[in-house]
This record gives sequence, structure tokens and C-alpha cells, in this order.
Amino acid sequence: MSLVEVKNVSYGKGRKQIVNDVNFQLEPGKIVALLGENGSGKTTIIRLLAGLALRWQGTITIAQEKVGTKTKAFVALLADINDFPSDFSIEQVVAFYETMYADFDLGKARQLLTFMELGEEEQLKNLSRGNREKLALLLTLSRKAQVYLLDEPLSGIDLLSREKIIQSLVRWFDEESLLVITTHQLSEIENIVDQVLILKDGTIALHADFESVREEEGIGLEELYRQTMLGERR
Ligand SMILES: Nc1ncnc2c1ncn2[C@@H]1O[C@H](COP(=O)(O)OP(=O)(O)OP(=O)(O)O)[C@@H](O)[C@H]1O
Repeated sequence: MSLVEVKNVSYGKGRKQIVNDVNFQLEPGKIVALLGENGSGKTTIIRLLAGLALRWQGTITIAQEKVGTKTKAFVALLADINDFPSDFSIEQVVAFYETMYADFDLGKARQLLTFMELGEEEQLKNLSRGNREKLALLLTLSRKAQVYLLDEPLSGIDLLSREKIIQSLVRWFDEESLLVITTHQLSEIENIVDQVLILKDGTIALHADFESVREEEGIGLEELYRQTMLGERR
């Protein structure tokens, strides 16, 4: 049974059609890379799955539930820490998340804080961009959700921090859940990706099992992406 089902979904803003009759299904236990050029609709798809977009056409269900208020209880969208007062400490932000989300696991948050080398007493205003991203990610992964939606968790982050974030995804990924990640860092995530969903101008250009592609064709994620974008795949 699919965890996420997207059927004939279209979405536009004003006169602009952003997502055009998109169909896909995603199973639990998978890490799915949602890829595409700038403006291809990745963030829009993430917002649709998160129940944040309004007035779209089609059907989106997550765990058999129509996407909306109810699904937000088990869909974890990458946290946005920008709305917290800048003098809040990490500990205060974590405590807020614990009260906000019934599925928040404080023990997991503490483990992740240690892994990310973040001190609970640090104030938000003193965190570097990379450390802010790490905090956002650990808040998200500390929820025991069925679906994790990570929109560009690696952007603007230095190499070693990116590696740390990718390691944390592998280490803390719950095999019963589904993780959808958007990024332009293709080679860096290829070792953790199970499936690839490539968007081109608001439509699905490719939905493939990356393990099979790698085994059968011996190509990496960048080459798969390039071939898809250039229309070189059958
Ligand atoms: N609120 C909005 N009003 C009008 N157009 C919008 C709005 N939000 C997104 N768009 C347009 O929809 C298209 C898809 O945007 P989206 O942010 O989903 O792309 P993306 O694939 O995430 O891009 P990037 O890789 O640059 O983050 C873009 O052309 C964008 O300009």
C-alpha cells in the first residue's frame, strides 16, 4: 500500500501553471530525491504534500487521509527557525517543539544535538547558517512522523556539515517512514537515495528506482539527471 498518493494534481498561481497533472505514489521505507531545475516546482510539490498549498486540483492522500490539517500530525516539514526570537536558546526551541508536537522525541533530539555538536545553551543569534540548518533538521528528525519533507536541507552549508547532515539522515532514518528530499547536491546524496523523482516544468519527467538504475546501467545520479533533462532516456 502506498503511503503517499498523488493523482492528477495541478496547481497554479494567477495565470501561471506551476504543477501540471502530476501523478506518483511513494512507499514507506524509502528515501526519495525530488530533483529538477530552478523553478521546476520542487518546493511547490513539497508544500502540496505538507498541506500548505490552497486551491489545487486532483487528489493527494497520505496514509489514506486527504492531505490537510489531519495529515500535518504525521507529516514533518523541515522546521523553520526564523520565526523564533533571536535570543532564544536551542534548549528553548527544542522545548517549544516538544510542546507543539505530540510525536516529538526529546531523547532523539538530545542524541542529535550531541551528534551535530550543538550546545543547548547556544542562542539562535550566535548560530552560523550551517548550525541553524542543523538545528532545523534535528527538530524535524526528532518527530516520529510517517513522512519527512526536507526542502533543500543542504543549501548554503559547507562540505563537512553537509556530510554530517547526510550521515544523520542515514543514521536516524526510520525504515517505516518516507523521506522526501530536494537538493541540487546530487552526487552527495546518491549513496542514500532509493528513488528519484525528476520534475521538468511542473511535470514528472522521471520516477525511477535508483538502485535498479545504478545496478543495471552503472550510472550515478548526476548522469541519470542529465539524461532525463536532455531527453536522452527512452
Ligand atoms: N506564490 C507564487 N506566486 C507566483 N509564482 C510562484 C509562487 N510560488 C512559486 N511560483 C513559481 O512556481 C515555479 C516553481 O517554483 P518552486 O519554488 O516550486 O520551484 P523549485 O523547483 O523549488 O525551484 P528552486 O530549485 O529554485 O528552489 C517558479 O516558476 C516560481 O516562480
